[in-house]
Amino acid sequence: MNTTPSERTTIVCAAIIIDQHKVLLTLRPEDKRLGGYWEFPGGKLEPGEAAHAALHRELREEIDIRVDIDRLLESVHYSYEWGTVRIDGFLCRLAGGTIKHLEVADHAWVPFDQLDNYRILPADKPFIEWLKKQYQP
Ligand SMILES: Nc1nc2c([nH]c(=O)n2[C@@H]2O[C@H](COP(=O)(O)OP(=O)(O)OP(=O)(O)O)[C@@H](O)[C@H]2O)c(=O)[nH]1
Repeated sequence: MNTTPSERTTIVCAAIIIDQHKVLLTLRPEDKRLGGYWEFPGGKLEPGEAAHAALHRELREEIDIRVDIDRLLESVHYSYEWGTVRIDGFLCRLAGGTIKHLEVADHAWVPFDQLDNYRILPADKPFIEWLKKQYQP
C-alpha cells in the first residue's frame, strides 16, 4: 500500500524558551542520532498525544522544567537522509524548575546575536533566523 508523505513525517515539538533576550538551547548527547548538535528542547509526539502535552512531557523528561506556552511560532518541514520531520516550534516562557541534564549533554542561554556561534540542527534555521531578527542593536 502506498503511504502519503504526511504518514511518513515524524512530528516533533520544540520549545523556544526566551528569557531576557536569550534563548535556551540544549546539546544532543553524542550517543543519539545527530549527537553533538545544539537544538531546542523537545521531541517526538507519542501516538495520539497533543503537541502541548508532548512539549510539557519532553521538558520534564529532558531538563525537568515547566513552561507557559505562548503560541506556535512556525511549523518547519525538513528532510534528513533517514526521513522527514515536521517541527512545531512553540514560543514559551520559563514557569518553574531548575534545569537538570537528565537527557541532554548540556544547555546554554544564548543571546540572539550569538546564535551563529553554535552548531544547531539544520532544520531549526527558520527559528534561528526569526530570533536573530528580534535582536535590535
Ligand atoms: N527536540 C528537537 N528535535 C529536533 C529539533 N530540530 C530537529 O531537526 N529535530 C529532530 O527531530 C527529532 C526529534 O527526535 P528526538 O530524538 O529529540 O526525540 P525523542 O527524544 O522523542 O526521541 P527518542 O525517544 O527516539 O530518543 C530528531 O530527529 C531531531 O534531529 C529541535 O530543535 N528540537
